[in-house]
Amino acid sequence: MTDQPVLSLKEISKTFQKGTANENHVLKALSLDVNKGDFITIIGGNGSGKSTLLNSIAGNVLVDSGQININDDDVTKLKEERRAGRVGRVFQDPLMGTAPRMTVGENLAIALRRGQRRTLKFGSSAKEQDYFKSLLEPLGLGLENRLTAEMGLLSGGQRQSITLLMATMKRPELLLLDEHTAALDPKTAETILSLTNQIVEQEQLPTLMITHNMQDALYYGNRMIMMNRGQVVVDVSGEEKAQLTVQDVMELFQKATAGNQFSNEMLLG
Ligand SMILES: Nc1ncnc2c1ncn2[C@@H]1O[C@H](COP(=O)(O)OP(=O)(O)OP(=O)(O)O)[C@@H](O)[C@H]1O
Repeated sequence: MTDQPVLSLKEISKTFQKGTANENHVLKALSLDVNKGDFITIIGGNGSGKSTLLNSIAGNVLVDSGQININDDDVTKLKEERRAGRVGRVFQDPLMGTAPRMTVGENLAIALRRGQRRTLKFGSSAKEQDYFKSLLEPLGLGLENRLTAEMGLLSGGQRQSITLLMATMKRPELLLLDEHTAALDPKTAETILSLTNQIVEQEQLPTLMITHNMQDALYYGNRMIMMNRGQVVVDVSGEEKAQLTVQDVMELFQKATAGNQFSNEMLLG
C-alpha cells in the first residue's frame, strides 16, 4: 500500500480576468500528487503558471475548479490565513514574509508563535533568545549576535536565511519556495540553497521549489516537473532525474512544447 500524498491537486484550473479582453487561463486542469519525501523542483517559461500554482496551494489565489487536498483535508476553498500554519513559504524578495522594522529576534518570535494566540511580548524570554541563537549559529553568518538588529538592515542573504528558518520553524506540512534565491548573488544563492537542502532533509519536508536555474533544478530534489501553459508537461524523478543533463532538459522541453522555436529562451526565463 502506498502512502497517501501530502498534497493532491486534482484538475485545478484558474482564469484571471475572466470575461474581459485580458482573460488569461493560467492553470488548465492541472493534476499533481506530492508524496512524503518529495523535493520537487519546478521549471518552465515565463508566464507558464509556476507562481500561480504555488499561490493556489498556499491559498492566496483560489482556484475556479478542481480540488486541493493537504493530507486528509480538502483545503480548496480555504483562504490563505487558514492554510498558513500548514504551508511554509519563501519568496524571491527577501523582505516578504518578515517585518523589516522589527528585529531579528522579534521576527523569529512571530514565527515561533504562528498558530497561537497573539501576544505582544515578542522575543522577550531569555530561553527564547537562547533557542534563536542555537538556530542561527549553525548558519555561520554571525546572526546569533544580531538578534536585536532590525531585519531590514541585514543583507539579502542574511534575511533570506532567516526567512527560511521562519518558514520551517514550526515544521509545516509543505514548503513552497518561489525563486527564493533569484535576487541573491551567485555565492550567497549557493549558500542559501545548501541551507535549504539541509533543512528539507533534516526535517523531511515535502518541498516545491521554483527555479530558473537548470543546474539547480537538476542538482536539488528527487523530482522535477516542467510547466508549460498551465500544465505539467514533464515529471521525472529518481534515477531518471539524476541522469538528466541540461541539454536533456532542453530537449524534453522542446518535445513537450512541439518544437516552439522560442522554447529555450522561454524555459530559461
Ligand atoms: N493575480 C493575478 N491577476 C491577474 N493575472 C495574474 C495574476 N497572477 C498571475 N497572473 C498572470 O498569470 C500568468 C502566469 O503568471 P505566473 O506568475 O504564474 O507565471 P510564472 O510561470 O511564475 O512566470 P515567471 O517565471 O515569469 O515568474 C501571467 O500572465 C500573469 O500575468
